[in-house]
Amino acid sequence: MDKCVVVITECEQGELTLASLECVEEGREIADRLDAKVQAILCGSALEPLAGTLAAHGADQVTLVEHEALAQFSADGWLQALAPVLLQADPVLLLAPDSGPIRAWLPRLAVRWRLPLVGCCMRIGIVGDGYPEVIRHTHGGACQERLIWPYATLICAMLTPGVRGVDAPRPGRTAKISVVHPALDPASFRDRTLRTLPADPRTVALNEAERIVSGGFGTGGPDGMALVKQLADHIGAALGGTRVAADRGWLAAERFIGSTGQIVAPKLYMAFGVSGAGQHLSGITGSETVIAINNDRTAPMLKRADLGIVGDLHQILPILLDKLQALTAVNVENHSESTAPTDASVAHRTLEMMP
Ligand SMILES: Cc1cc2nc3c(=O)[nH]c(=O)nc-3n(C[C@H](O)[C@H](O)[C@H](O)COP(=O)(O)OP(=O)(O)OC[C@H]3O[C@@H](n4cnc5c(N)ncnc54)[C@H](O)[C@@H]3O)c2cc1C
Repeated sequence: MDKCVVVITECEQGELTLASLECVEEGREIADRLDAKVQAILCGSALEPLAGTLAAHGADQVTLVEHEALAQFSADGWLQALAPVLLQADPVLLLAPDSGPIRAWLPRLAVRWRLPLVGCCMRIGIVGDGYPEVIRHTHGGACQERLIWPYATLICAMLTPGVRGVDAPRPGRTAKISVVHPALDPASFRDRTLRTLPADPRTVALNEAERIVSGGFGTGGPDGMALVKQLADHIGAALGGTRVAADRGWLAAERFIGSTGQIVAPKLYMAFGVSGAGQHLSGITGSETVIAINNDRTAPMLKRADLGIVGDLHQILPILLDKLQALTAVNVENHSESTAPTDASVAHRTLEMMP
């Protein structure tokens, strides 16, 4: 039987998560070095349309584990459904996104099978005769540790989302697709997902935020940071910042971004008074569109930005907030109550209208 790297993937609202695609691509690289195949496993219901995407990102084989009881996440359900599939796959390495749902069931399987399990992984390498080497940050990011288990036949590694990024898919790539219908006993699931609430941008984990507005030392203190937060609230974005801002207490410690903080990959990243030090920039590499506001035209943050504005944020932010408020008011007036859009959608549109 061919050696295989198994990648557990996840979907949300009918779409594969970016973290899953990152894992498939990481698995592809490792498999190439081990002369192995990549088997992507996806659990849920009505999954067939997603198989092509997994192939396009590097899977050789896609196993869809389907059951109507798996339409909503249940740690017990995932464990019951996936354990036999994994046993049969007999992988040399098991990769999965370091996500909440995976953390709810994979550690239980690792304990049951006495497997090494490691979270917060940045990269996986191969050393010696083909041992997987896990690289991850420790001591608040000041150090890196490299972990090898020379006597383990299999290790489970959970990759931090947003670190690797996702390459363009290769549309012509195909994979062998198989569908497994496990015999499950839903009555025995001790946990069930009743409903999924939309993420609140004020509290969402930064690595899952679609929009982030960040403040740095240039905000000048809590008052400046409060203005940045006002903008974040207005456009439905999460508040982030630099380590310097967090160290000074202007921002919660878990909200600073960078190599020693959060690694983020939003669609929109706005930076106010952030110089763009290497340690900060390495936390935003996966961001799609970056807008930077800085009064120093030589700031590295402006070089990284798709749109750079040279100026004083204390002048620019109030004008921006006024304009957004005025546009929101116009939009609200123009729409009847029944068709009134949410604050977030208004903000989204107004943002698109910005030059
Ligand atoms: C081991 C180690 C790990 C680190 N890890 C991280 C990390 O994970 N994340 C991180 O962020 N940092 C990290 N740092 C710190 C990092 O090196 C920088 O010092 C930090 O990112 C700088 O923060 P800043 O941009 O807020 O401040 P500054 O570098 O002081 O920059 C402030 C910027 O604001 C601009 N500015 C000032 N006034 C205004 C104004 N009125 N309007 C517009 N712009 C203005 C200035 O021109 C300047 O560019 C780490 C450092 C070390 C040594």
